[in-house]
Amino acid sequence: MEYKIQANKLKLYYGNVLALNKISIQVVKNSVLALIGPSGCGKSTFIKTLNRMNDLVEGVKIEGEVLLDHINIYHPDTDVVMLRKRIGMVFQRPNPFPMSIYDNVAYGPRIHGLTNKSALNSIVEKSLRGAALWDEVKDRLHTSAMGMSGGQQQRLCIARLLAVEPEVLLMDEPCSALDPISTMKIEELITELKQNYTIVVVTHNMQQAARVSDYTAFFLNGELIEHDQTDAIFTRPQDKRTEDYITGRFG
Ligand SMILES: Nc1ncnc2c1ncn2[C@@H]1O[C@H](COP(=O)(O)OP(=O)(O)OP(=O)(O)O)[C@@H](O)[C@H]1O
Repeated sequence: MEYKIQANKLKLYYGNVLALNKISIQVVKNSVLALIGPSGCGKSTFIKTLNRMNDLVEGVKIEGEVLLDHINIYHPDTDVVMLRKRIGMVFQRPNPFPMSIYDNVAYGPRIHGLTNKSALNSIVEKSLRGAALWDEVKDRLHTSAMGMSGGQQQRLCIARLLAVEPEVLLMDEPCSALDPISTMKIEELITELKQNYTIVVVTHNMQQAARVSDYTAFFLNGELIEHDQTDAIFTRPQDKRTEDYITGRFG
């Protein structure tokens, strides 16, 4: 089994407050890992440590390491821009740029220096196809992304990531602002994307975790309580607290 990401004894403080306590976990390449746990347990904080998004938050202190392909991303020599190209992220609310659908997807490749029109065209098409959006938007590529539905906007945000050829996709509650049909489309997309990408997804929805993920990690009060194959977590949790959470007894 090949690990794409490994966190080793990762600790994160917001000022004096310990938000992640010695998290050690591995993410298997080309798998989907779901992060579950009650509000405030550290899921978002943890997922953001995987591409150093917390670096942007004042007063954050991080100890331990996160390895991407066995190299510590917290090493001072890490090129953070390149890291975020390799590990992209989508958020709870879709956040397309106020520009055309085409320009949203072409944005990343252009930033990275690509100007050739036909190369851009083909990246835009490939990325929109990869995000299961091409057929819906191919005749309106030059209209504003702001006119799309929420579900389409979220898939556009995924297409925008795919355009820079990432290796890992981080998704922080990607369906929380979406209706059930759009949610189903994103879930199907996650299942397709894992053939080519390693995916970590935060979700409050137990059914969603059970449907889309291969592995599930249960967090509580900044600690990783249990991490296993998803069917094991949902059918025979080892820790009482995991069982209480997944059966809806708290959170
Ligand atoms: N920027 C910040 N500054 C200080 N404390 C923070 C900050 N962000 C999060 N926290 C605290 O860290 C803890 C973990 O928060 P986090 O957002 O990671 O939890 P979560 O499990 O993702 O919650 P939710 O499911 O509600 O999104 C909480 O106690 C939260 O109040």
